[in-house]
Amino acid sequence: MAPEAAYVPIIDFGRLNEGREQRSMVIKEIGNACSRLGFFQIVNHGICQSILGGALSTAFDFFKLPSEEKMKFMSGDVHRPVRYSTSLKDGIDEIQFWRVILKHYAHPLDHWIDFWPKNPPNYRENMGKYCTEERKLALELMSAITESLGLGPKYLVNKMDEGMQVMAVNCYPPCPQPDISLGLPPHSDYTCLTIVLQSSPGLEILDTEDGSWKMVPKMQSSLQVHVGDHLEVLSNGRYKSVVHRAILNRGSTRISLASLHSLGMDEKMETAKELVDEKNPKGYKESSFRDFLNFLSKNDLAEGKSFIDTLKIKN
Ligand SMILES: O=C(O)CCC(=O)C(=O)O
Ligand SMILES: [Fe+2]
Repeated sequence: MAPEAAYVPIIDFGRLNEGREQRSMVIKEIGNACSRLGFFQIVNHGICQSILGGALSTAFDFFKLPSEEKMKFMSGDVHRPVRYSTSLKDGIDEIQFWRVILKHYAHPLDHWIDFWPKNPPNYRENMGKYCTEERKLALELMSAITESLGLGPKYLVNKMDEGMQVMAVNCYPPCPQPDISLGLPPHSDYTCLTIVLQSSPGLEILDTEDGSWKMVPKMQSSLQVHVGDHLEVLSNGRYKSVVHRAILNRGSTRISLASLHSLGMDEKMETAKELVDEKNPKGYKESSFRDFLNFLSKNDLAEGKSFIDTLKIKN
């Protein structure tokens, strides 16, 4: 049975720059979405269709390459800045995971782009343009989000300027047994925020109100924004990182491009002291992107291990 569609707030991002009144309405909408669901879609985000389409099509072309070409990037080391891996393997409880992934660092672009695949020949150009646009958008979104928390639009600007961007290029091939398999196990992202572009539906989010999985509906040219663990930490739990998973289908390959944005590798994300008081004691330990990578190298997300759980302080 097809899962129920999620009610997902749709934010018209263009309104952020249409004067003070519009901006404050959008900031409020973003804040509500972050606290209710940890997830929203944005339209009118300013990234043109040719850049979105170019990034998706070069990603499809990459995964169609002969395997020896892709294997050049194969690594199980989560600390590598460019990494190809497959999880076409058995998981727990008979569930199989079915995903191929290319992950690479993307900011600063001129530092990392020479490490990216040279094939397909337009990969660097198309993905480079896309990553640059995604990063601009992520910085604007973070400003809006810190504003929505009452911390002001500049609260994290300097640290985000020095921050990391990782591009996860996910490929889910057609799966013969989609009912007993998953593309990606339930998880939340370690990031401040993640922006995702998908070629077709397949992303589900956990509705914490009733514990059910809901399908994110497809909207033309929209992008999905996930609140990540580090934003939950910053906000002292006012905003919750969204638990999500990717499901599969029998018929066609699905691609998703997840642009993961965080502070610098060793910069610790801390709870904003402005959001801590007697009624709301500090609920989280500080941590960095490197702390997450160290966690990931020792724990399997497919076994339900969760980074954010290791950060929670029991008050
Ligand atoms: O494929 C998707 O829609 C989700 C991808 C994702 O959650 C991730 O890369 O962290
Ligand atoms: Fe994710």
